[in-house]
Amino acid sequence: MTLMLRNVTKKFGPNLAVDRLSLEIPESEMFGFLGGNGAGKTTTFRMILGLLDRTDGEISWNGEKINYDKSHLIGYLPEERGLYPKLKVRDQLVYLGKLRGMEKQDILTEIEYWLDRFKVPEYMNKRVEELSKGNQQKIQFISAVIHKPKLLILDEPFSGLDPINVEMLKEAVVDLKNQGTSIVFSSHRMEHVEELCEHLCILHKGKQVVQGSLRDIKRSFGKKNLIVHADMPLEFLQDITGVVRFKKISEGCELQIENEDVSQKVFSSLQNKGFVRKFDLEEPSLNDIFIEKVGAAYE
Ligand SMILES: Nc1ncnc2c1ncn2[C@@H]1O[C@H](COP(=O)(O)OP(=O)(O)OP(=O)(O)O)[C@@H](O)[C@H]1O
Repeated sequence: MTLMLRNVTKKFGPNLAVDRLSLEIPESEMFGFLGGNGAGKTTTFRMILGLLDRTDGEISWNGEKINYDKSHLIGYLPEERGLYPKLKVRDQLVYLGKLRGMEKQDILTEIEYWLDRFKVPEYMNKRVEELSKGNQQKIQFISAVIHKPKLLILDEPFSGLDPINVEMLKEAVVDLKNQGTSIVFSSHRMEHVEELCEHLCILHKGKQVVQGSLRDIKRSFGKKNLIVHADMPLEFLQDITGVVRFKKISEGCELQIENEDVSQKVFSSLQNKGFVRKFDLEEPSLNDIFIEKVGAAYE
């Protein structure tokens, strides 16, 4: 059950929105799709969903062309949320579940399960317009998963949610993954991708600039972060060869260094100068990698 994209390309007139994108997303995988505004994430999702024609390339599921008549295969949480404001939550979800070929009783069982899980059973008979934006998003998420899709595409699933609801949704997504669903999600929030995804891709102007496992991406980046907490001025550290970034923080400083060896030089230079409370060598964050690959303009 693998989703495969091979050289997928989309042009809007002369504008190349997605440029020869190739990906492989196996079963039970959570795949992070990163990119700045206009990078081509939503366009790629729409092509996977069959909502947009490709200019070129192939998309397959389990080695075959996706059959869009079997609409129960895919679940989609679009970036623009689109529920009917006047409909009650129950009627809305029953309608959408039926579109996915489900029986009414199965739909009601699923609605009860999800509303309980999201701790909002009282929403069953409320009109969508009576709910806050974040709570409408929970309902939209339920509509994307009610039919137990094998492939779940989530466009910015956590945007607009408070921290408690982000955690609740994350847990739901992880459970679905553990039950075998392949999940692709886009996000501007690096820490969510860092926490949830083993594999990811960074798109920039339609092109894939980074792809692979989070671990390999971090290792191959080369640069590391060094955290120093000390009772002395630390500005002199930025003059050490191999220190590429210096950031002062209240307890000391954070350095980005070219490679691990530079940490030795930093360590030696601190000797006999004062009391060092912390000296930690860390992997670069996904944020560091994103900024370098895509450019500071994103931030
Ligand atoms: N229907 C369309 N007609 C013309 N150009 C389009 C259309 N849809 C998207 N584009 C262009 O394709 C490019 C990719 O847009 P897309 O919406 O896929 O980016 P995105 O990565 O989802 O961005 P964001 O994070 O801002 O949602 C942009 O340059 C956009 O202007």
